[in-house]
Amino acid sequence: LIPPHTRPSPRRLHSAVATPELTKDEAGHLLGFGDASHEPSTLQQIDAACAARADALTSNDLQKLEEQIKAIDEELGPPVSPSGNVRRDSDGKDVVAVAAEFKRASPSKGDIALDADITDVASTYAKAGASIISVLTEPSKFSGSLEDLLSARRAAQKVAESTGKPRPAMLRKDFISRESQIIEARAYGADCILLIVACLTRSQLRDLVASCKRYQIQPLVEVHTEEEMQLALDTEGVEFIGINNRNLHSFKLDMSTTPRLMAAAAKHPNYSDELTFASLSGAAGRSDVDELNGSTRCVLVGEALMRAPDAGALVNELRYPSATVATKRVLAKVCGVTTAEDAILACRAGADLIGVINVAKSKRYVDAAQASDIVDAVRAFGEREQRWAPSSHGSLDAWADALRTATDRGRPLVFGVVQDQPLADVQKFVEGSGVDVIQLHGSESLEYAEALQVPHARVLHAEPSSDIDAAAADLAAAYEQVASAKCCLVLVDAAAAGEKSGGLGAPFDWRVADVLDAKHDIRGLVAGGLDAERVVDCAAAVPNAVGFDASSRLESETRTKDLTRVRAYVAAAKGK
Ligand SMILES: O=P(O)(O)OC[C@@H](O)[C@@H](O)c1c[nH]c2ccccc12
Repeated sequence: LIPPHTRPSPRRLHSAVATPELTKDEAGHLLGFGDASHEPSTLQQIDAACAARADALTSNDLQKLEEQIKAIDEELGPPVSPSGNVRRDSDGKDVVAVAAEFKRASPSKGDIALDADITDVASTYAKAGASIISVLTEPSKFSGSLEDLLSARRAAQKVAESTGKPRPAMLRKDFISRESQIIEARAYGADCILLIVACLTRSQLRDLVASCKRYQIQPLVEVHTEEEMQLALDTEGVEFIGINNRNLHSFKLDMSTTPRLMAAAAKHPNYSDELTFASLSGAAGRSDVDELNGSTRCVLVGEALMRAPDAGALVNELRYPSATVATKRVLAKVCGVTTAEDAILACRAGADLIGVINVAKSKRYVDAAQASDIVDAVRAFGEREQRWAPSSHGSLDAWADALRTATDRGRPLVFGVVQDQPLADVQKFVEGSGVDVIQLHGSESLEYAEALQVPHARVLHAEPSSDIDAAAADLAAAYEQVASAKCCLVLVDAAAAGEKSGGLGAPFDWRVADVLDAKHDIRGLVAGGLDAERVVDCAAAVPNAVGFDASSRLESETRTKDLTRVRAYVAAAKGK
């Protein structure tokens, strides 16, 4: 152990990247290698701080940890094999093993679930059949701790004992470059630790893998580039490799990283069937797993599970092919959002569609600049770089599928609501705001709608009527007039007496929307005075609704959304 006063500062530690004595073979893969003026990335700073904390452990501390390992083994039994669990729980084709992650916060996303309870979450993951439970233990950027790891192990073990199923393996997710951190991991119940190749020299990786073996811990070796994959496979004793779709220096997510690196791995002389691979980061639903096409046996998921209203159900969805998940996903739209903060609040609550209103007389009016802030925030949340650019679809049902797919991984779209405004103004609004879809709330013509540079949504106004069938027929006829391959969605909303204003906060007779589905084959969102309570009845009345739209009843005061109400509404809309 290095005495405290000679310990290098975090800043200095990273100039190690540039030290001349390190050869290119040893350290050429490290960001900034050979560049004396290199400024450490966030990853390198976090890693250096973790190393400094590890170096501060005294031999006394380490001795206590060694004793704790004995106590833990006595209390909870020996470690299990993480890659063994993965291989047992996956079939190498369709069924993947899930590594479910507990993560309160992250440097790329900020707060995710600060008040999440580790025991609850770990029990849920264990009950749902996670093969591995990953626990972020880094304190400063991820708000984690070693205590979380141990609590998770205890919770998972309890579930295993009561169900008679094998327990998930525990992964310590941290920035590990010292043997002492491996000892800590083991003393707090880990079966597995993460070794990030982007943070380690070739010999550090080799030595740490060897330390793991001594402590009966399996390393999950994380790579993000072909070069790092090469290095991982060069290293003796590596059995379990994680391909991170996120670049930890830039935080950029690229889901094609996994198939690309798997192809690179297959060419390495040490590649064999005995190796187990996992895809890390960015997955949020089964469609992501489908895209992996069986290239890895395991998918590691954090954020999406931490945000899911029902994490256990999501573990199952991820594990099994979509065909076994029969129901179509319900879309929840939160309309009348006026600030970026409220937009994020709605995204976090699980909204798929965010509406901004560019209608001058609306209480919730926003101009193009305000709308643009909202679009930026929603895009950042969903890591979407550009406006949605779908191809045209011939039917509303095909469009609904396209909307489900586009918003599938917690990547909401923004709808800009307009009403009988000059076309040129709306085109300018589309340009200035970046909205994905224009929602037409007035009597805009077919030509007008088709002249827009983005797909549009149509609002059908249900007039109060005692004749449900006639009312539905009227709506169908009105839609016929303006049906277009660029219309991606219809919304059935209440009409004000004689005026098509929307945003009335009042429901209409929902049976009209049901008849519209049954007799006229038109399905869309149902809007008008919805909130958490009403949406349950509405969903029962319109079982084939594509989704629901709500605005005024989700507010704490005009123009401001209320988190509790938005959450309750989205969860209820989705039948949770
Ligand atoms: O929340 P996501 O996008 O599902 O990602 C989980 C996990 O892959 C990510 O947390 C992660 C991958 N590698 C890391 C290294 C350190 C900290 C965190 C990570």
